[in-house]
Amino acid sequence: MIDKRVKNAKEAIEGIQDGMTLMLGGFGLCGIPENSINALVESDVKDLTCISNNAGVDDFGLGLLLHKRQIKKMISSYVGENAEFERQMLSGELDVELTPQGTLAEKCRAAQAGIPAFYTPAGYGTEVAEGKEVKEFKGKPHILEHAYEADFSIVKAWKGDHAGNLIFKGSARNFNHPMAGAAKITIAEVEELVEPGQLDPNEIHIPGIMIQRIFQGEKFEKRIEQRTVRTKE
Ligand SMILES: CC(=O)CC(=O)O
Repeated sequence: MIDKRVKNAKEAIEGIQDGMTLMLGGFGLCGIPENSINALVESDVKDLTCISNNAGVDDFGLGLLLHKRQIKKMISSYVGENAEFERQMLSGELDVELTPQGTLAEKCRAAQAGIPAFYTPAGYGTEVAEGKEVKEFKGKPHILEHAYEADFSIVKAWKGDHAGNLIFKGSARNFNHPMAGAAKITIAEVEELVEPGQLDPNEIHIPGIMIQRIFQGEKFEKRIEQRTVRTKE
């Protein structure tokens, strides 16, 4: 068995360099790889292209990287809730590629499965389809979408073992599942890291072969506070 443990988030993000493309799991503020994002903020790496369903809020998740201008381009499906994101996009400081949510998920899943491209009806007749090949299936036009090519994928899981096997909890599975194994290197941060053999094989969602680095993250009270504020709004 290969032991994929690294000491902490700082060690997990080693090798992430200026200009790289990252996938980051999560949906809303749920299932965000917060420890790794904090390590990226501290590392000062810049000009990143981030593939993530959304861009966090002003002071949590990817919002922290945006705040320090470390992101050059965001590829997302939903970009509300973040005033700094809006400011950077409207001023032209941030390049944004808006993608239908199902297409975003499938472009990750295709990368994970080694499928280079696929056809989808989503986005046909809109800006999303500009410059893309169109083909009819059952009389309906579809556009050709390509799998993402990312340098690192960073996911968050509930439990994991030293070999990288992962279990997600509830809706925090979200984009973490199709992003695991969809880049050259996948980092998994988990709430609880256990010995190999401790996870029930019937419950594993992502097999260790998809994961190169794993560590147990620290818990942040901030996340709980922010989630509560957002729910009340
Ligand atoms: C609606 C979404 O896609 C994500 C979010 O709630 O931030």
